[in-house]
Amino acid sequence: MIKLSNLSKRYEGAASAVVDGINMEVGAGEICVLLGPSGCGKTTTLKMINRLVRPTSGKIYLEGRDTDEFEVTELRRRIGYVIQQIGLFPNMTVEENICVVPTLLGWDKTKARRRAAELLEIVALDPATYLTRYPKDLSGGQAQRVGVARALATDPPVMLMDEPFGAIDPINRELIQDEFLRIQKQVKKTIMFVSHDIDEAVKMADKIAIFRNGHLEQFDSPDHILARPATPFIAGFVGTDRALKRLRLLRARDALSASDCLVRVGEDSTRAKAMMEKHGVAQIVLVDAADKPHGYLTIDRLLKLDGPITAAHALPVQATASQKDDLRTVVSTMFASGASWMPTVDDDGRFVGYVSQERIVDMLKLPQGERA
Ligand SMILES: Nc1ncnc2c1ncn2[C@@H]1O[C@H](COP(=O)(O)OP(=O)(O)OP(=O)(O)O)[C@@H](O)[C@H]1O
Repeated sequence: MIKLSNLSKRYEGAASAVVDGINMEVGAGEICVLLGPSGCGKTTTLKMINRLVRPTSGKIYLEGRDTDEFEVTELRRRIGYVIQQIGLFPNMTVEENICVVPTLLGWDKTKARRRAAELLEIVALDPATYLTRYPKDLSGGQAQRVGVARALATDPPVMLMDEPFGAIDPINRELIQDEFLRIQKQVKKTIMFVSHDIDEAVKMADKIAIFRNGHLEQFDSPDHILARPATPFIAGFVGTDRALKRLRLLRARDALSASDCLVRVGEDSTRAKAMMEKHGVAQIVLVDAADKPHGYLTIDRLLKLDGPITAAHALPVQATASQKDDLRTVVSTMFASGASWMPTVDDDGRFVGYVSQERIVDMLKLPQGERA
């Protein structure tokens, strides 16, 4: 979708290039986050894509076409742009702000206004309340959403975003990121955005591009970058807690084992023992008629039993995981409850398998895609 080929920028009189021979490709519908220390060339790279900065050499391809073939207006119609300070015009209402580009493109007023209302719905702002407001009467987060709505106005396939969430406090930032990912599921744009925040990149990106002194130091999926940092610089940049960061990328459902290792109330204890032997585990979950975990039995307890298992035989389960939980949440609950394993349930509370510390440690040995 977007391909940068040997892209470089050297300002006149400067001793070295600020962007030096960048090669990368971002697929349709992907989010690529540009990361790196201050001054390493992230913004310059972004601005070369929509020609706010002219490259010194190299090529940029959009949907397979050399962007040199596009008139600048045509290029910018295909590329939405969101900047940190949002850049809403203070003397215009939200509706007028969103309609700036459609108006420049000669859309009729009714069509542009309909689009503005539709976009506010997408970014979860009530059009009846917000279309007529001025930027000064919006919170930082609301202004950010209007900025995103404005960039989406002409439905460009590509969005460039320069630290879009940089000015928002950490709590609202998490909310806006979640909201943005929700919007992205709906609009499926190809997005390149600059960030300073490795956690934000890990959360949002399909691909992360780490820059250093104008060079692309590593370009890969978040899990690969965290599991296999290509250089000591990257390892330092992503942090010593990179194993913990990776836990956020995985869900309990990715780490399930022994999904059929369960026993129902009323079943015979010999069946439970056979199941545990088959899976080589020291405990088994007891489920009720609706397959919801009622408790668990250890091998010691089972060895003392003969005949059918009743609810009274089970020990209480300290904590369960939802299959949608990320593994950071799961590990946190395990630590808090002192458990080394937890039964995992689906949305209806039905048992779907075990998640264990052992399995999680095993998963962290290899990056996603290289696991069996
Ligand atoms: N018009 C210009 N003339 C000369 N040098 C420039 C110009 N614009 C930017 N630079 C330099 O280019 C380098 C890269 O800047 P750029 O804004 O791309 O960095 P960045 O990685 O986005 O940094 P930050 O994270 O601080 O925003 C910097 O050293 C900057 O001073």
